[in-house]
Amino acid sequence: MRVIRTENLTKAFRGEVVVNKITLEVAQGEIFGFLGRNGAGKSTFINMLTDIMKPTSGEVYLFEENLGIDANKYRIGVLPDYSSFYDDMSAVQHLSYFSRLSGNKASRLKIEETLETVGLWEDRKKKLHTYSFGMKKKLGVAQALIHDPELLILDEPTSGLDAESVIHMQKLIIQLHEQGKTIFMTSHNLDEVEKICTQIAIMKEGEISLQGSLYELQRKFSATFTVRLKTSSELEEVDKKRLKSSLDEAKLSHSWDKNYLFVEVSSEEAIPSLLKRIMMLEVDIYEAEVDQPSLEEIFLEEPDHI
Ligand SMILES: Nc1ncnc2c1ncn2[C@@H]1O[C@H](COP(=O)(O)OP(=O)(O)OP(=O)(O)O)[C@@H](O)[C@H]1O
Repeated sequence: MRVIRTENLTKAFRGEVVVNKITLEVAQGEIFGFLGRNGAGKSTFINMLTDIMKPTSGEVYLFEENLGIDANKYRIGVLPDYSSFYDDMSAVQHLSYFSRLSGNKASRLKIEETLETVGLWEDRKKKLHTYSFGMKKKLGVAQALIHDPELLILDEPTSGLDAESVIHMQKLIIQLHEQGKTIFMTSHNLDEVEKICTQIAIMKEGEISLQGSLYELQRKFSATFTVRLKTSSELEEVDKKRLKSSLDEAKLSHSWDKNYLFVEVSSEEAIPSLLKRIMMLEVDIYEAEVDQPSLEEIFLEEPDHI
């Protein structure tokens, strides 16, 4: 099932288009990472998914129907880019108030469990005016989770958190995914998206410039695989020559850096035969690794040429 689908979703502010005809699908069970530079239009896109903003044109389908978020409010949990809280309430009081207001009052046990899940157990009774930005972010995630929704829409769930809390939040997202939830999240953290997201979309100037799994993005970005092989630091010249003539015979371009041999192959399927070819020469190989472009390299390159 497609839990989110947009069709030509567009938003313009005073005639300036910031989200331009985005057609996108998020399948159930994905951790979908939405990447983009500041001002690319990510929050505006999320705000249209969650009915905070009305699209200029286009459609949003949630769970295959275009009935809006209210019709699905217990199936979806949202962490917006900006949450506001009552300063005089504690986290427990806030979640109790919020859940009552949304018509599905959570039990005290559920509230405390949720606060423990996001790492706010010890601070659960403190007034929110004493909370840091990062603690408020965790409370926003707790609010998104309180009804145990199937789909989580999280705008920058880890920005503003300290390093330990970032790791905790990433583990939590993976854990929620393992429990069967679908997650749609924006992030500035490329390592995070590379590590945890099963699908990635890169937004650029209001449009999706690239989309797929990390593997698919890597393949679109780089047409070849580079296999890096570590040989003995005392490899004889004669062995280097034998390697060269064997690789030349197979028309495989290669280069050396000290005792590392780099060989370019056109597909993953070509890697086993390359390794067999080298083994036949009886040259000792200490390490073999396939160099993949990182998401950072893919993101920083202008994706227009892809
Ligand atoms: N209410 C608004 N009125 C006018 N312009 C707006 C409004 N909201 C957003 N914009 C503009 O739309 C563009 C996209 O903003 P948006 O917040 O969606 O980007 P973003 O990708 O989420 O950025 P960031 O990563 O910095 O949060 C920006 O140029 C922003 O100034």
